[in-house]
Amino acid sequence: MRLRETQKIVLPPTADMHVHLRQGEMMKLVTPSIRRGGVDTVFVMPNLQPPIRTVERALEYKSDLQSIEPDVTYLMSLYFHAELTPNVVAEAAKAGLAGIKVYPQGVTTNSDAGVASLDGFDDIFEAMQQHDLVLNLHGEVVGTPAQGLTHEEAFLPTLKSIHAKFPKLRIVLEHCSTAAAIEAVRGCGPSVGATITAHHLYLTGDMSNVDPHAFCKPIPKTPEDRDALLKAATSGDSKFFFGTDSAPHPLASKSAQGMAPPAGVFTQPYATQLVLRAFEEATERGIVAESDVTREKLEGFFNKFGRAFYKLDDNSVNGPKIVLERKGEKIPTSIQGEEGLEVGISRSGDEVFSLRWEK
Ligand SMILES: O=C1C[C@@H](C(=O)O)NC(=O)N1
Repeated sequence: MRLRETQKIVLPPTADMHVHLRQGEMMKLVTPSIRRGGVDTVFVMPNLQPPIRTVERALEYKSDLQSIEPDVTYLMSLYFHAELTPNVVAEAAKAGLAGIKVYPQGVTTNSDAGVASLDGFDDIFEAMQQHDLVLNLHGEVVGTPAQGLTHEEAFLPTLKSIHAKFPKLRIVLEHCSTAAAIEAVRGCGPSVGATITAHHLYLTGDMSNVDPHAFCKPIPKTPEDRDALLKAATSGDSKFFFGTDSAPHPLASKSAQGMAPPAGVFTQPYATQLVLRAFEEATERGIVAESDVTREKLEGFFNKFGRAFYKLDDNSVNGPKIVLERKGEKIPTSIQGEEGLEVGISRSGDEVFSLRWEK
């Protein structure tokens, strides 16, 4: 597909398998923006304050989200913590939760209640494998990694060893940011997949270091790493599927003088559109061949691969469609909610496809 010249694309709805929808006023502001980005299914992160540690709380959170936006399917998760038991894992599976998310302690926003190491949790992994719950990994080590490795590269042996011990346990290495992570996931069996965000397809470390709105974890890396992600996302390999890791923070906290900005890039209202923009740029730079951006591959990355990994029904043929058309629409600076709440949107001012839904 010559993306640059394409005026209209019709696709099945996007599944966004990694979102932060928060709570309170932020949840009310962000949740209605899911469908604007062409998304009808989301895997919801549990790093609230306090984190979601019980099945009861996960189900309560799900019903809060449904009451704000009923036309989205919410896949819910628990927060992996030191007191998690195999019984809670069984209960979570029975209640239809989709996964359990690991945050290495101190690695990112609301990760203080995470675990310092993944040693000593084999009974939990065993129970997750038995009950077929997905293990979602924020794959970074905390502290200074050895031998000039990135925090993500230093985590990859942990991914490999959990996979070797529990080969049927479905694992997602979330928000891959390096060529090494892509290789590691490729080298694992079919039970291991990975999400790729929109923003890691266009940001690099030098941008992330100077712009608070581009600052996130994992930190975007080199142009070569970004290009490896672009190639994986357009490869048609079903191990790699979309998950925005869209992470809203109040504009005030992102721009506070003298303070380190909180990690997180907000892309939710333009989720699908921003990926298409990144693919377009990749074809212009010759990183991805125009012939590699086919409808089939777009459908795979946006819809089919993530849904298949989470064992959801195929809605790509009979379900509703999203229609993307070039109308000169530009991404606004922010979205605004009640009580002065405002969240900056990534790549504001850029021209993107306009999106509408078709039943
Ligand atoms: O893993 C994460 C968490 C997220 C957040 O803000 O919750 N922000 C990030 O940049 N990475």
